[in-house]
Amino acid sequence: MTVPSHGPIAGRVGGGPVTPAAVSDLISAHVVDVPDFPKPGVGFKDLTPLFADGPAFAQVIDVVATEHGGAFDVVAGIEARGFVLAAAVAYASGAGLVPIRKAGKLPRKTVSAAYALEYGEAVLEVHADAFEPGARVLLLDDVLATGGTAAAAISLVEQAGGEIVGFSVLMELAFLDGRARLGGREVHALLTV
Ligand SMILES: O=P(O)(O)OC[C@H]1O[C@H](OP(=O)(O)OP(=O)(O)O)[C@H](O)[C@@H]1O
Ligand SMILES: Nc1ncnc2[nH]cnc12
Repeated sequence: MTVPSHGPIAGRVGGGPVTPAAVSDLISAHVVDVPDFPKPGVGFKDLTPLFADGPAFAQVIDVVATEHGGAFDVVAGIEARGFVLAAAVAYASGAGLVPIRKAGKLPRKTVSAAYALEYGEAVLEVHADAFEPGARVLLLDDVLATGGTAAAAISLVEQAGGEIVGFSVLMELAFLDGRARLGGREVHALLTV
């Protein structure tokens, strides 16, 4: 089978490496703050305008794909917004993709973890055989808020035999101190507010 080469990607921004400040500004310019969504008191960070802007999205994906030096075997994305990033980074880096899904969506044997997030509670699952033993996993999500989702996802990857070698988010809400839930694990956040 012939694997198509990535080649030039339409709409991609050229011009060499992007600085951390530039990518942070790019994300900042594309976030819409939505008060009281999905519950009163929550300030929701809507990143859909970033996903909708082809050149900006491509630039952000390139930064995430390269900031870990390609030293991962597989990308894991957290449903649902993490899928948007994980699929694009997996394609850009030539790595595979493992979906970490909300409960009841995966068809075979899973491991699962219940957790609380900023505005609710949920259960995440991953296929028990999703990772080769010792697979180097890059975990991706759009937002780190309280850290409940990320802590659950990290635990699932480890239970399923993967080794997390990187965890990146586009945006970290530092006032919610999600890092405190992650046991000192390094977090790459392209924008911190
Ligand atoms: O740090 P936390 O407080 O746990 O919150 C972060 C999580 O919240 C959002 O997901 P959500 O569960 O709203 O799902 P969605 O991606 O399906 O919208 C976001 O995409 C992160 O996964
Ligand atoms: N404030 C917020 N905005 C967007 N996604 C979130 N996930 C958890 N808290 C969030």
